[in-house]
Amino acid sequence: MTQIIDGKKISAEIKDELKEKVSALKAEGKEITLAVIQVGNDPASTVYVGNKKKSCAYIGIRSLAYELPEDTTEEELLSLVNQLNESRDVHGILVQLPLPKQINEDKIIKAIAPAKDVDGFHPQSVGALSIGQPGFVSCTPAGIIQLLKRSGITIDGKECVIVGRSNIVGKPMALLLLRENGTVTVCHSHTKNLKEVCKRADILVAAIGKPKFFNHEYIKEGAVVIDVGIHRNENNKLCGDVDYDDVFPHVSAITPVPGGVGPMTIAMLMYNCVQAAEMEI
Ligand SMILES: Nc1nc(=O)c2c([nH]1)NC[C@@H]1CN(c3ccc(C(=O)N[C@@H](CCC(=O)O)C(=O)O)cc3)C=[N+]21
Ligand SMILES: [Mg+2]
Repeated sequence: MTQIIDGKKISAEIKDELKEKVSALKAEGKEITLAVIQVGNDPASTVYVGNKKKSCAYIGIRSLAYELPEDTTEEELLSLVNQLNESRDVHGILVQLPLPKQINEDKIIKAIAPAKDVDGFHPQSVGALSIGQPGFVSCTPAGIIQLLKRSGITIDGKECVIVGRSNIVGKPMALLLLRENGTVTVCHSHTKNLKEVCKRADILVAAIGKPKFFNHEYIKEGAVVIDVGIHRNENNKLCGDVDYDDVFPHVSAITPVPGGVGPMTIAMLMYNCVQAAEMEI
């Protein structure tokens, strides 16, 4: 029997836990605020930002939306980030990526105060994670750890193979699985014999960015498959990096798309916002 890892349900559980915590904080007089900045109006970004605002409303976090025009300059965005860094009323700052080409993303990420870096993208947050010190953790990989733990899947001692080495998913995923005592391999575009390497995995994290790339030839019988991909076809139907129907009979557990990793990313963003507010004196 294949277990479908229900990201929608698990994210709802986490959000309910956070909702309780937020009302307790409110009773002490603390109102949590997340500032969300979107530059331009990429339709996918608008969907994700909308989901973030909805989750904030559900949990009781105040969200401040900044919708800036596509032709915003780097200086203008930096000045908004600095203003939010200094605001005592703002606990978390999220700058939705990707940014238009005239803006250097690294420069913006570096400008966010690490104490408000709820995305966990700042070099200080990444550095802290890599040496096991407290700090914000990138939401997608943090959400994947929660999916595994709350589905009763052990990581300790397992062969974990990650396909993709982005700063936002692949690299922090490797560090988190390592922290849980997994044996971690990270694959990328130069990896030789990708199928063979993937076939070693007890836990496969697919983050290659190609629709339905992974079929059963990449899967060891009984593996756990986590699909980070999100692609939209002509008919607006979503799919992941994994050919779900093809691998389904071969796996012990798998995340669907939609309803797998995506909702967890948002739940962990909410978690980080609560952390940001709790850490503040
Ligand atoms: N600064 C920043 N932080 C991010 O965390 C960030 C970002 N930029 N840029 C884009 C990616 C992508 N991302 C997703 C969030 C929610 C879903 C999500 O809710 N997915 C739903 C489906 C949503 C739909 O219908 O499209 C699901 O998989 O079930 C997906 C992807 C956050 N990102
Ligand atoms: Mg996703």
